[in-house]
Amino acid sequence: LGSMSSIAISYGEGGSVLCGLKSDGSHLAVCYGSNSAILYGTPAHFQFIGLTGGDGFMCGLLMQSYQPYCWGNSAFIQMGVPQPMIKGAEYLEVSAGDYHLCGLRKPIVGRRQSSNVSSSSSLVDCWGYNMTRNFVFDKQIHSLSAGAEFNCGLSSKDKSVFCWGDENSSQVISLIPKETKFQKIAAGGYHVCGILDGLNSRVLCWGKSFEFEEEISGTSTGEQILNLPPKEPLLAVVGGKFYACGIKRYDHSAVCWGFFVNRSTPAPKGIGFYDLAAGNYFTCGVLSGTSMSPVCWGLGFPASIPLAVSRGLCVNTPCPPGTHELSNQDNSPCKVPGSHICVPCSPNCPTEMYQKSECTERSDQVCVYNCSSCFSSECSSNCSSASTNGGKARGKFWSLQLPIATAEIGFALFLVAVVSITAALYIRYRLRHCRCSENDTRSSKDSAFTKDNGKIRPDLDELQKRRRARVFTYEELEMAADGFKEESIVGKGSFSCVYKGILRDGTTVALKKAIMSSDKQKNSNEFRTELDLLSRLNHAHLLSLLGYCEEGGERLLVYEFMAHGSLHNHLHGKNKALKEQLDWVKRVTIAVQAARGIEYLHGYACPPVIHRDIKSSNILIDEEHNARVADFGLSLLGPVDSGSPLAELPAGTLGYLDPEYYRLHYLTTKSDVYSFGVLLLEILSGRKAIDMHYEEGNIVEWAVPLIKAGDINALLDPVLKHPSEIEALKRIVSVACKCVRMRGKDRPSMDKVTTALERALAQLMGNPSSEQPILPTEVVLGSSRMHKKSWRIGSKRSGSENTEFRGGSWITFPSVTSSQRRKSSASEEDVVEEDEGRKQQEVLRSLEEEIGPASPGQSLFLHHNF
Ligand SMILES: Nc1ncnc2c1ncn2[C@@H]1O[C@H](COP(=O)(O)OP(=O)(O)OP(=O)(O)O)[C@@H](O)[C@H]1O
Repeated sequence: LGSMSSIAISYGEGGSVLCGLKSDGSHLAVCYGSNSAILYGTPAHFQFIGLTGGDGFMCGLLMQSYQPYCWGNSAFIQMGVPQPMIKGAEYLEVSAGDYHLCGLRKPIVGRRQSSNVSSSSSLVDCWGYNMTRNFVFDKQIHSLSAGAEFNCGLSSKDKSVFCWGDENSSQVISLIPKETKFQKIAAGGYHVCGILDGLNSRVLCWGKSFEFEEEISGTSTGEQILNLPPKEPLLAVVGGKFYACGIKRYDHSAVCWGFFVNRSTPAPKGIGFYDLAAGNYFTCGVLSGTSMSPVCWGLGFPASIPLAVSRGLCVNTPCPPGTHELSNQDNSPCKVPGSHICVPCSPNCPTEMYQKSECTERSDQVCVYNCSSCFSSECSSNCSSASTNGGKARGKFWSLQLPIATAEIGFALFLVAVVSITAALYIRYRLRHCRCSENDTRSSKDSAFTKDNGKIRPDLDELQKRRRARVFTYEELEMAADGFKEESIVGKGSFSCVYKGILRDGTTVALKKAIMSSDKQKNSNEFRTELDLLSRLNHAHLLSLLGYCEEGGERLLVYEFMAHGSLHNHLHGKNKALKEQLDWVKRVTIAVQAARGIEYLHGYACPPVIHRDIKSSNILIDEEHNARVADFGLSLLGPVDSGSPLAELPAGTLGYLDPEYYRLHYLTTKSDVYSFGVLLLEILSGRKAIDMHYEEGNIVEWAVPLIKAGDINALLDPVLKHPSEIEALKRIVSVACKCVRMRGKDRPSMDKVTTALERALAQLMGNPSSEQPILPTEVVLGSSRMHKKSWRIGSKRSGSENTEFRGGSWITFPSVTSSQRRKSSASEEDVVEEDEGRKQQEVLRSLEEEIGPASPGQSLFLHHNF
């Protein structure tokens, strides 16, 4: 977001990353954070003029060619030099939004200038979602700044702002202040802030990000989560998703305003900054001083940032007022002759000092102590060192001060330790004991489909929801699926037909059309459950809902299209080659990814979501062979405490159904664990969950005795050769066996299952220690999937329709990654290491006793897929 700078942030599902130009003047980029695609994709030898980051990707302006170069992952922008690229085009600056990048072209002079582009025009080329175009503006542009899905330019001549792009989500175009001049602008997610031209340098913001003001001030919580813009003069401004931050001219400290999601940390006080960069929910700044270290605040920023970054961009134009060139003694980092870095002038001299010389273009102001009015130790020591007997005095001074300083430092360290330990214990407690707030629980009782009562709960989840689940018209979808012809069908479920479609903007989607069965109520319930749940859930390994349509009795859900269909198709489809292609690493990777999706449902949503229909036909595989858990038609919100089960009539698919749930109607998250265990056995053996070709039709009845007898060879899919690391598969076999234990409380939780599977995968891939995933979780599991274009509040009409289907915010998502959460439960032993024997016997005994067909009298609606 925002403008090009020497530091930039990438954010989004792939993890947050801060990149900066190295402090050694090499103009090479260095990145730190958790998005592996960006970290490993950072070019080692390209020199950049500046950087800019978007959702999942980072771009820099190459020093040699003046062309943009991007790395990381984006479904909308080609990584490397974005394409299409006009031959020989050179850019002055680039700026990235969520899913797009724009570059301001260097003016073309001489013969090459095209007849329809005058010398007072500017060319801006953009790439990405809804933006890939060459724009011509009839004004000279001083600077560019990109918002989530729009861009703004600051005109050189009249210093006015103009914006283009998506107006619906932000309204930044219609709200541009008229006849107002700006020095600088910074676009954020859904707003723009500009520093006014003139002496007072105040900031002025407009757009939709701050629209929640009324609701928040009307709440009785008293939480200060909406700050108004500061009144004091600013030197710089950057925009986050729903907020902005600036550097105060007076003391270079950072100040932030706008809308802050719960749990955000505030901007540090009393510290000065050279430069800031904003991601969606956090900001990083480069500390003034010699360390050049970045510091971040907000929510979801990289945990620690050891890199020092360059203090600014190298420019070959004079430094503007209020800034000065970095002097040579500061090791001016620009290697290009004639260029330099401009840094802001220091603020007014501190007390006890007076200004000896002013800040000029070449050097900062100089402040010296006024020795006639000293009262601080620094001043005294400074002044006394200037006097002839300064050495003695200083020695005496330090002999008095040293013990006090040591005691103070010791006390401060003690305090820091106490606070850190308390915070760590508290976080751990919260993670282990997911408790929904009273608000959450209360609203969960409300119908999820009644209109909002006007109160907006200002949390991250609510904000994200507002910009998802687009409403489509039936006509639009009918056109996309070519009239819902037979040829467009990619799959059929019990209550729906799935079609492949192509939307007007070229996005390939899957359209799930409800089959109008006699049980209209049931259809409707499942449709609404799926719609409601999916528009709230957000994870790389859960299938994303893009939108829906409910018109005249027709109900359709629009999903991302999964190019490789379902796991069931791969394992049991007619095409045998598909099964063989699914080697052990691919199978285990799919298992890990599916486990992570389910783990998210159980562990990070509050109250937990129980899927109830985990099976191989609900594990879909995307273009990059990443697995996604799909089909939330049967999902239920579980009890917060997994010890208190829901009494629900069983639903699910035979073969995967938890016997405890099936028999006793005892539903907890452990029911999904059982189904997942069946899925693991299916992946390992290549046989269906129910297969009447076998003596034991049920896979659990067949596999567990084999496992118990230690006959792994008989279990493993004969289509594949045994891997050299057979131990890894043994681990998984053991996990599967535990998952299908008869009693839910004897089964491991999904986070333990995921950890065990990740270790097995690491081992399978030849990582000798196998205590850690072979790659960071995000790499093993990461997909380049984006939460596309955040199907924003499209037209005004669709916006209102959206709200109609939004329930209360009773699912909250703690901002921890799976690996963090699992680390926090370090005391949990690896499920694989547990003593197996006695319990397995118990499992077997109970299996024999318990597994059997449902009694006809039970009012179940079981459906199956074999
Ligand atoms: N997003 C998608 N992209 C590509 N194919 C899909 C997508 N969603 C579903 N399919 C295909 O359509 C099939 C039917 O999906 P659907 O979710 O309607 O039913 P199911 O889960 O297989 O069965 P049931 O509804 O009985 O549980 C899937 O098995 C899969 O092959």
